[in-house]
Amino acid sequence: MKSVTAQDLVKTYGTKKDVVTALNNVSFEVEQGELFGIIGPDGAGKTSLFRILTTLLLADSGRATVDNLDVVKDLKAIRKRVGYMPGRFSLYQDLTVAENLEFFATIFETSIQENYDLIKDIYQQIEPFKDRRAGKLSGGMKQKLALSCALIHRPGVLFLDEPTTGVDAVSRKEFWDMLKTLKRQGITILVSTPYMDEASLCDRVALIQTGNILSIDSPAGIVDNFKPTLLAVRANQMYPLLLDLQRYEGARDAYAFGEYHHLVLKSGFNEAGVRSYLDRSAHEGVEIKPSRPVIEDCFIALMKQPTGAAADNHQPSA
Ligand SMILES: Nc1ncnc2c1ncn2[C@@H]1O[C@H](COP(=O)(O)OP(=O)(O)OP(=O)(O)O)[C@@H](O)[C@H]1O
Repeated sequence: MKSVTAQDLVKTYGTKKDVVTALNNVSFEVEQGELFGIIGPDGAGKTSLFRILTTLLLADSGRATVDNLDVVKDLKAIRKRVGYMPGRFSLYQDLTVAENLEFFATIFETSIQENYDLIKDIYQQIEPFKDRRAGKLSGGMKQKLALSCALIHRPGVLFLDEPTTGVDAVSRKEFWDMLKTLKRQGITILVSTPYMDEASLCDRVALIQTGNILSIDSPAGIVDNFKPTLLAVRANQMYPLLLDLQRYEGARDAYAFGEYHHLVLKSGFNEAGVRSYLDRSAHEGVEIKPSRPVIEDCFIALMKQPTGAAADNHQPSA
């Protein structure tokens, strides 16, 4: 069963003279119980999309449903069924941890006790601080409280907008573990993130850039679709090396990637060719090795495809 559908959603801001297209014909479907990632950099359109799906913003055109309810016509029913954790901290800073949770339970006409089993594992981690004002919590604790508040009315669909932005690596890991537990309880989860490494934690992901969906697939499927030869290359002087790699006739693309540069080859070129090309230059300490693409490589490659080609990568849901 489809839990969320978006069909040709368009959202623009501003006037005709100065128009920003936040979403450009965005379409996708999320199955019930799926953990679906919307992955893209700042300004890609993630927040606009989530606000439309949670009935807080109207699209210019297109259609969307949540639990088979229309986001425009059935907004009240949808609001009861979704949990939304906005990107920016949404809690009441002057209320304590416990008061925040009570507040969200009350506006959804429920009680903490009624749904405690759902939030127990998460809330227990912040319960020792239940009398502390939310504004005085650490980033990771705020995130857990915000998630508890978004869950307190037992939503069927959870929308999490960049929940791990600005959170330390340990808290990020803990957060994704919590999402896996929630998924096991049958909750459909849509989560947006600018962190490409979080893609592998989702069942499927949509890669989004300036309002266009570049690809929708499982993380493994996205990586499998990356066909060219990818090499990791380093030398003592990394910046001149990058410039030379970008000038190489066999380079489809070359970019800095951690301790190495990634070199994507055009068809017909190979590692030996790169080696002899670099041998003709003054680089010292050259190391070249085949590399397995990760989501970030795929994202970079898709971003550079013509828009039509990117649209061809849309895949129906599983
Ligand atoms: N109220 C607004 N008025 C004008 N432009 C806006 C408005 N809200 C968003 N935008 C623009 O729409 C585009 C998409 O923004 P959106 O916030 O949806 O993306 P995002 O992926 O969530 O990025 P971020 O994480 O930076 O918020 C951006 O270019 C943004 O500047």
